[in-house]
Amino acid sequence: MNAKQVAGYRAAEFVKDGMTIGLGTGSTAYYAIEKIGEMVSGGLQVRAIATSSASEELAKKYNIPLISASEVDHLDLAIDGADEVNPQMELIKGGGGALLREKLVAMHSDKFIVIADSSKVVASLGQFKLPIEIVPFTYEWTLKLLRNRYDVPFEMRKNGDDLYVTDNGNYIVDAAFGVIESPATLAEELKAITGVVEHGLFVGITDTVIIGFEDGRTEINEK
Ligand SMILES: O=C[C@H](O)[C@H](O)[C@H](O)COP(=O)(O)O
Repeated sequence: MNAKQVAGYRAAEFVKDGMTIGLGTGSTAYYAIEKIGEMVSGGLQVRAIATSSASEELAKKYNIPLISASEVDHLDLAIDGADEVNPQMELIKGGGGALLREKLVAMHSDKFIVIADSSKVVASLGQFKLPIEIVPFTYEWTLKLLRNRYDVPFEMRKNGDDLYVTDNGNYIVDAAFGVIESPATLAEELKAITGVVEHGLFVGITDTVIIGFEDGRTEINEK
């Protein structure tokens, strides 16, 4: 079995009739959306907000009713993947560039469930390059500021020959921190830099982590 599918399908079981939910982005969230779509065709009533254009398209394909944030003041549940998850349920997200919308949706959900295969579980965050979303205006100066502040490799994310542009019209810098000793401290520092819109460190947001395995097992950790 596909471990991402195992985790995604298990998370879908948390979705109950009448809920307003957040749909994550990526190859693991794909399976949660697929399963929720099946449940909707079976009669489940939900309304959803997608965290990316890609997930929005997927939700439409599966006839999951989409709403805008102006229609609700919070979500009951959000389900999303991660690039890394540590034992404290802190995450690196944004490998697919959707970190800003993902964080907004997660922050406004009563429950935030992270789904992943076991390859995403790490002792310390930082092997995966940390995505940092920055505004295009004077991005070279923001990049310089980051380079002066942290002695680690920074790389502007590319899409072919062009700079990668997020769903929000911003750029992404990927930072190879190696080991992030204190995700909370780094998260605060990065947010304080003018030009940085958001970063992929999710600290103190996750309620539940569901790890899927190829033999069909899941491991569930709750806050
Ligand atoms: O921007 C992308 C998201 O943060 C994804 O949730 C993350 O990159 C994990 O994606 P995947 O499940 O495809 O590994």
